[in-house]
Formats: sequence, C-alpha cells, structure tokens
Amino acid sequence: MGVGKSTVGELVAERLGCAYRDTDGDIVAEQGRTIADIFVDEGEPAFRAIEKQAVHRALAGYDGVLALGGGAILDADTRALLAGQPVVYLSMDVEEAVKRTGLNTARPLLAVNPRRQWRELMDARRHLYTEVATAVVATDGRTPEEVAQAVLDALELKEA
Ligand SMILES: Nc1ncnc2c1ncn2[C@@H]1O[C@H](COP(=O)(O)OP(=O)(O)O)[C@@H](O)[C@H]1O
Ligand SMILES: O=C(O)C1=C[C@@H](OP(=O)(O)O)[C@@H](O)[C@H](O)C1
Ligand SMILES: [Mg+2]
Repeated sequence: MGVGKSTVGELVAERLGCAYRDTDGDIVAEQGRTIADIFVDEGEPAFRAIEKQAVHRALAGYDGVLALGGGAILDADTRALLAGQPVVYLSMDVEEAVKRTGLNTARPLLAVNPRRQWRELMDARRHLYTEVATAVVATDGRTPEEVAQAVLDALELKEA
C-alpha cells in the first residue's frame, strides 16, 4: 500500500503506449463510493469479494498495464490468474511507506497506526508478493519516473 502501483502503473502504460487500468478505480466507478466507504459499510471480506471480481473482469482478454490493490493477492484464485503474466512487485521500506501514506485517510487498513499496521501487513503478505512476482523493483529514493524506467528495464520492455 502506498508504494506507487497506481502512479507508476500509469507512467509505465504511457511509456509503452498501451492501456492502463486500476482495479480500485474500477471498483469505485462500479460501486459509486470510495474504497474507505466500502470497508466501513460492508467490511473487509465484502470488499475482497468485490475486488476479486474486479481483478478477474479486468484481466479477461486484457492487453495493458493493470495496477492492483495491495491486498488483491490474498486471494488464491487471483494469484492463480496472475501466474504466467509479467507481475511486478514494487517494494519500499516502512519509513518510506509512512511518508507516502501517513497523512492520507483513503486506506482504511492503515487508519490507526500506519507504521505498525503497514509492518504487520507486510509480514503477513511479503511471501505472497514474492510468489506472484516475476520481477521486484525497489522504489526507495526513486522518483515515480525512475521507478517506471526500472520496471521497463526489469521486464525488458522498450518505450513505444
Ligand atoms: N517513487 C515515489 N516517490 C515518492 N512518492 C511516491 C512515489 N510513488 C508514489 N508516490 C506517492 O505515494 C502515494 C501513494 O501512491 P499510489 O500510486 O497511490 O500507491 P499504491 O497504488 O501502491 O497504493 C501518492 O501520494 C504518490 O504520489
Ligand atoms: O493492501 C490493501 O489491503 C489495500 C490496498 C489499497 O490499494 P493500494 O495498494 O493501491 O493502496 C486498497 O485496495 C484498499 O485500501 C486495501
Ligand atoms: Mg493504488
């Protein structure tokens, strides 16, 4: 969360001259409410069910860059769907995470103590990010443009 998937995903798509979509954006458009409101109204399990459908719909016949929400890979079917696709895991350390997400209330899972909650989520999820990733790109100390370039390099893709 907050590592730059949405920001960098869009930049990578621009450079490749291909489509871009973000499953959180799709969910907000389809539901007509924010991610935070879905969590408050219906809870995390309901959000995960909506998210799973959104990822499956987004990937069907898709040719472009897709930014996922950070928790999408908690679902085993979603992880299976990602197998065989180029998947980039963007990483950062906890201090960078707090800088990028700390004052923002859009991410309900970081709402109370962002440093502790981010660390706990990463401890629970790191192995899943590693499992689905075909490339890992560190984002600490890099601008979004530099991260986008590192993603293209890691995937051995050239700008359009
Ligand atoms: N490389 C970077 N360096 C500094 N800030 C960044 C970087 N990438 C993204 N950000 C900022 O961090 C915040 C979270 O980015 P976002 O793309 O929404 O992350 P994600 O989709 O992974 O949660 C945004 O305010 C964004 O502008
Ligand atoms: O990691 C998570 O569980 C979540 C990440 C968020 O997306 P970003 O990773 O784009 O912030 C969003 O889907 C929701 O707040 C839950
Ligand atoms: Mg995002």
